[in-house]
Amino acid sequence: MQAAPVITIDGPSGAGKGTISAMLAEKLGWHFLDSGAIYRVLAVASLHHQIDATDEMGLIPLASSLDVSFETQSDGVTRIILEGEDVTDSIRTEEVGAVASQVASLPRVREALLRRQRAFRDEPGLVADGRDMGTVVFPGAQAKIFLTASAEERAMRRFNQLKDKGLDVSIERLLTDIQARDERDTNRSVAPLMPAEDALVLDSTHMSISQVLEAVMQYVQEQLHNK
Ligand SMILES: Nc1ncnc2c1ncn2[C@@H]1O[C@H](COP(=O)(O)OP(=O)(O)O)[C@@H](O)[C@H]1O
Ligand SMILES: Nc1ccn([C@@H]2O[C@H](COP(=O)(O)OP(=O)(O)O)[C@@H](O)[C@H]2O)c(=O)n1
Repeated sequence: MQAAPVITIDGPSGAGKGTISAMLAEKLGWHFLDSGAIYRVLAVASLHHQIDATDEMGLIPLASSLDVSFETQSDGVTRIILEGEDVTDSIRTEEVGAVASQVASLPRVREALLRRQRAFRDEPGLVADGRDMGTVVFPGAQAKIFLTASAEERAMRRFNQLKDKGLDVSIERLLTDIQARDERDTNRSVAPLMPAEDALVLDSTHMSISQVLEAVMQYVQEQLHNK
């Protein structure tokens, strides 16, 4: 039997991957993998267990046995539970994002998380959001999208998102953080942030969410039809 189809959406922080992936999964009635959340949860677990974000040997067992569950409630909201604690909101800070990108640069930590990510592939299909979904985790995906936007636009989007949540942040600081994370994610030796050879590269700097969704839907329909 053939494995369930996969659509991958990779790209840098704030490009709109999570927004578009969730909308696409909902439209298609497919499952959704937010792989960045797994790296963020590991980052929080490393802080809980006082394991340094550069300590690869210490992080491998933690990554292999990470006690995390994604629980979708009746209202459709998915809560993320780490070791019995609801970390859905606390993993979303830029500080946790920075530690996530540090632990994510360690090759054997990434390897330890591979099986967990691939287990999300299930009928009728999966939309997977991350950095290496199309290049490493699901190289045979039916449709691959690399969604990007200028760093300034991404910092502005993040700024508005955090402001809506009532958080007080500086746009300059967000831009510096985003650039530092881009740099680390792009230059790491394993599974660096880059488009798969067969990905559609979409620059959303001057596109609205609905324009991006429409372009992605059109591309996905073509790809699913052709394969
Ligand atoms: N094309 C777009 N135009 C304007 N805002 C956008 C666009 N795409 C996403 N956003 C907003 O930008 C913020 C970051 O999007 P998100 O999906 O979390 O990005 P990512 O998952 O790539 O980090 C969200 O508040 C989202 O609503
Ligand atoms: N497939 C993935 C997903 C995330 N990550 C890492 O995890 C960090 C947080 O990912 P995220 O997708 O939650 O970040 P945002 O795009 O939401 O800011 C990234 O900066 C990457 O370093 C990764 O290496 N590979």
